[in-house]
Amino acid sequence: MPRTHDDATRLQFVSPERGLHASGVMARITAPAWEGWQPDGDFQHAIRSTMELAQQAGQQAPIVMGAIPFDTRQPSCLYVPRHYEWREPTPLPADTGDNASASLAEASDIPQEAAFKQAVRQAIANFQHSDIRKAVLSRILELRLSNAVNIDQLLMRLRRQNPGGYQFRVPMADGATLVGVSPELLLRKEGTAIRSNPLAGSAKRQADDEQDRAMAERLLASAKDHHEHRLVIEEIRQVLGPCCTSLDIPESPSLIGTSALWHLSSNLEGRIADPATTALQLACRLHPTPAVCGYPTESARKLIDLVEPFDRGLFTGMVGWCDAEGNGEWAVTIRCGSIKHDTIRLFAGAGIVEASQPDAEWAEIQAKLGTMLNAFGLDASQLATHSWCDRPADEVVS
Ligand SMILES: C=C(O[C@@H]1C=C(C(=O)O)C=C[C@H]1O)C(=O)O
Repeated sequence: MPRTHDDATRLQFVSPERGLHASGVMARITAPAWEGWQPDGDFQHAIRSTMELAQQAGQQAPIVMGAIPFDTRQPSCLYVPRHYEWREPTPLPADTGDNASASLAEASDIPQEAAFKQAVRQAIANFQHSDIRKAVLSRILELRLSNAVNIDQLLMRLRRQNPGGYQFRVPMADGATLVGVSPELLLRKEGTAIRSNPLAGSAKRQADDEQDRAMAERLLASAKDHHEHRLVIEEIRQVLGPCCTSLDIPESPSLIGTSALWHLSSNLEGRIADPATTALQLACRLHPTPAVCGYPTESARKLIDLVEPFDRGLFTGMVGWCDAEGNGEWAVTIRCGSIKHDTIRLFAGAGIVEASQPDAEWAEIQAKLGTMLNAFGLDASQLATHSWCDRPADEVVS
C-alpha cells in the first residue's frame, strides 16, 4: 500500500487475528442501512453496485469498510478504499509514555450525573407500565484539549488496553475521525462459518488482585447481570437460529476482561444455511442487539429516544468490513470517541434492567469511559477539576 499522510482517508480495522489498513477513497456509501439485510433492498443494492464499479475500475477484490450508525435510518459512513492491505498483528512496542498525557482545556457532560441517574429511574418506572425489560442508556463526554491528538499513538495505547479487542479508525462525514477499541464482536463470517461474541453485564476492574478477582466472581454470580445477558442471547438466538444449519450457544456466559472492565461474554458459533448471505446482511439483521438498545428492541428504542438527550450518531452502531464474497467482520461501536482537531467526544452506555441501581450504572459508564480516557492519559479525577456544563439537547449534533 503506498504511504499516504492524508489522515482524512485512512481507515483501519484490526482484530486479534489480523489488521485491515486502508487509504484513499474510491467511493463513499451513504445509503442508510435501514432493513439492510434485505438482499433486494436499497442498501444492499448500493453496496453491490459500488463493489461492481470498483471492479470495473480495475480493483480485483474490492472491500467495503467503515461504520453504520445506531439509527440505521441515518446515512451510513462506508467506503470502498483505493488501497488496502492485511497485516499480521505485530508485537506492541514498549510504552515510552511519550506525549501520553493530554492537556485538558474544557469538559462537558451530556447529560450530567444527576440527569443520567434520573433517566435510569425514569426507565425503571417505565418498565412497570410497559413490556420493556431492558434499555441501554448512555452519556457523552465532550473534551477540549489544549494540544492536538496523535491518532496513531492513541490507537497504539488503545490496543495496549485491550489486545483482544477490535480497534478501528474511520473518517466521518463532518471531518472528525471515529477511533476506538471495541471488545464486542457483532458478527464475523468466513465462508459459511459465523461467530458472534455479545457482551452484557459489566464490573469495573480493581487495582488490587484479590479485589479484582472478587469483583469478577461477584459478576459471574450476579442474577441481575445474567438476566441482562440472557435477554441479549435469546434475541440473537431468535435472529440467527433460522438462518443457520447449526448454532452453538454456551449454556451460560463466561468472563472476559479488558483493562477497565469485566464482562459477561458468550461466544456463539454456527454455520449459515445460505452461503450467499453476506456478513453485512447478517450484521444488519442483528443490529441493534439488546446489548446496546434493549428488549424488546422497538419499545426500548422509543424509550431511548425519550430519555437520551443526544443523537448517538455512529456510537453503538457497527464498524468493520465486508468483501465481495460476503466475508466480513463487524464489531459493536463502543469504547470509542470522535476526534476533530482538539475536540473529542467520548461515549459510554449501560444496560438498565428493573434491578439496576442509578449509582452503580453511573459508576459503570464512568469505568467504560476509562478506556478512552486512559489512552489520552486522562482520568476521571482530573476531569472533576474542570468546569462542567450541561448543554440543551438541541445544541448537540453527532
Ligand atoms: C454500551 C456499552 O456497552 C455495552 C453494555 C454492556 C453492559 O451493559 O454491561 C456491556 C457491553 C456492551 O454491550 C458501552 O461500552 O458504551
